[in-house]
Amino acid sequence: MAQPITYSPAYTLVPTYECFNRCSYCNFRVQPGTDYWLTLEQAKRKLNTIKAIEVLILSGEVHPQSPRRPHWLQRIYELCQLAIADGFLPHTNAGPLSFEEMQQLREVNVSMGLMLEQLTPSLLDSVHRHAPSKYPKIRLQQLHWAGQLQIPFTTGLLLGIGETEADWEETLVEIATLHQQYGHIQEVILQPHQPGEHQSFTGRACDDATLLKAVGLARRILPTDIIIQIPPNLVQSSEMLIACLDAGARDLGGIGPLDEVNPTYPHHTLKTLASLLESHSYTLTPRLPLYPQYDGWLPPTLQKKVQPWRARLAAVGKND
Ligand SMILES: O=c1nc2n(C[C@H](O)[C@H](O)[C@H](O)CO)c3cc(O)ccc3cc-2c(=O)[nH]1
Ligand SMILES: C[C@H]1O[C@@H](n2cnc3c(N)ncnc32)[C@H](O)[C@@H]1O
Ligand code: MET
Ligand code: SF4
Repeated sequence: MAQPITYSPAYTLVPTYECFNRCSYCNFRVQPGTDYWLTLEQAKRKLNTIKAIEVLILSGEVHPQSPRRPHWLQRIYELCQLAIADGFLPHTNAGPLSFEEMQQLREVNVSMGLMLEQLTPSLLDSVHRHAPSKYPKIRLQQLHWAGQLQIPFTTGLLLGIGETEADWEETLVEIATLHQQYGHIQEVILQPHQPGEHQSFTGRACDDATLLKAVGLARRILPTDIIIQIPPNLVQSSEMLIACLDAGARDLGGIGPLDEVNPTYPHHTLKTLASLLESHSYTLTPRLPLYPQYDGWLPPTLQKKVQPWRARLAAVGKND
């Protein structure tokens, strides 16, 4: 039987592009005060037009001490509620949250995420010089809290931002250790840095050969129940995409109309991806934003929303 390669049929909602961090590779952020926040009415209109399972809530960040922070969190909470009411399954990555904020969002998310990027503190002198949220200790704390709160979690490494291969290893070993402690890391994204139109970082793109090497290393270091995810629109050639699958990547992440982080790199159509995979004995297969072994971690109200989707995917699978 062909090896399934999963993806999440997803639509991204952006509560705000404003962000108090200035990661120099970012093409997403705008200066605080220059952006209107997404209203519930606008979000509702968008959700009415889409076909997806996951709603990915991806946000710029309001400073933890800002008086606007509670309002920002409330808006994210309500966007998740809206997505659930419309039958979608939310996954939020809004940067580092306090324990209480995570506890709150846990009620309305089937999984959550935060990239570790890289643990090496050396990046605080370069790409993360003006990004207090990217302190490795803050991000690690977040992953511990997610474990304590039993939140199915997605994390990952951003590759090609000035780190070394030894840095990859350190970050991957730490993820493996966290997972041994809590069992909550469902997938690890290996995200190759790709330059966009707004960033100030002048480093080159992370090339395919580098990504392939990282996939191999991750597969050797991470426990086998952690799925390795790579974004197909950021891989430069189809041969290399297949090589990454051969090296152990098993998931293509959220695929939807627009990659909000890297809008200059459109996704291939599902048809193109499916036929490419088919010709190499892989089968493109939709999945939910949480893996089945975590269903029991969810509040009962969310479990009820997940069950019909599981049934639908199972029925589709049987028709193949
Ligand atoms: O379409 C995207 N999805 C991104 N996703 C979503 C991801 O592809 C899927 O939604 C998750 O796999 C949900 O299971 C992220 C999720 C995270 O938790 C952390 C970072 C990312 C980054 C991206 C991204 O750059 N583009
Ligand atoms: C949401 C995630 O998107 C990633 N991210 C941010 N900017 C870029 C870029 N230019 N290329 C690739 N990934 C990027 C970071 O890893 C962040 O955590
Ligand atoms: N601001 C968050 C982070 O960097 C998520 C969106 S990044 C485009 O972690
Ligand atoms: S990558 Fe995330 S934290 Fe960094 S500037 Fe962009 S939106 Fe803000």
